[in-house]
Amino acid sequence: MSVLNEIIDGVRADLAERQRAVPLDELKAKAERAEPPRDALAALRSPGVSVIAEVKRSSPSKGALAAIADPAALARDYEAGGAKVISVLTERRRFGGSLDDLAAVRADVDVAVLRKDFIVTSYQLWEARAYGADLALLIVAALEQDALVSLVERAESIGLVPLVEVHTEEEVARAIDAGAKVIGVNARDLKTLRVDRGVFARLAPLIPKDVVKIAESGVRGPHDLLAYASAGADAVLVGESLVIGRDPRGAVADLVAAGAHPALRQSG
Ligand SMILES: O=P(O)(O)OC[C@@H](O)[C@@H](O)c1c[nH]c2ccccc12
Repeated sequence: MSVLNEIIDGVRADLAERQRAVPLDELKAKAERAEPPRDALAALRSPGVSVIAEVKRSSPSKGALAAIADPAALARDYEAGGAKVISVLTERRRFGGSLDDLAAVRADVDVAVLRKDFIVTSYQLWEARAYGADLALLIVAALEQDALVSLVERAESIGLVPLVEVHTEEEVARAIDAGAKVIGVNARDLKTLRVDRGVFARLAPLIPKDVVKIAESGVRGPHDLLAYASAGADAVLVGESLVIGRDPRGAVADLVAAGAHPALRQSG
């Protein structure tokens, strides 16, 4: 069994428990009361390479990364460094996240917030909105095509921007068919956890111009951002290198500065 399948089994077990505790009607009512969504698409399309900074405690490949006592404080540092979107891992078993982390972060920043999880049912999209998310990750490798199509539609109807994640050529085609307006190319293969930074440059040319292109994973610093930018990335999603460092605000600011470099503007 692949790592991805193992993770999803755990996600489904946790989900079943939450569904028992909170009926869908109640969850929808909470989502209606939530603060309205922020304009994530405008943030991602703003000039320069947008930085999406991630609140990430652990990962299946590395185990514990950082003891993040105050995720909202970390997110404020990211925002102060110039992050355009904050990503919050909410998966519990392998990433140490929670919906409470999501809500705490959303309450303390002014930028849009992404729920990063393994979403397999619309219940999780309602959760995302109820806890304040403006975007939700949908992983193509985790979903049958009809489920992907209906989750993209449902996300949009709830007011969430779906970030559709791909890792192969075939997944790019499925994301486009599903109507994705924002596609993330993950350098990490979630089935093997191996990172290949060349995947973005191979897949980006297959993605239509009007679709926002995000390079995910493996950004160690400005040089990786510049490589992704020259291959056509509108944004990069960065987790590990920010949470393990001593100065997350400065690290984000360095990425933002690299992404604003005038040499990049001509390539657009
Ligand atoms: O920590 P990194 O290598 O900077 O990667 C961040 C982000 O791309 C990664 O956390 C991620 C991308 N897609 C995912 C899907 C599920 C869980 C995690 C992820």
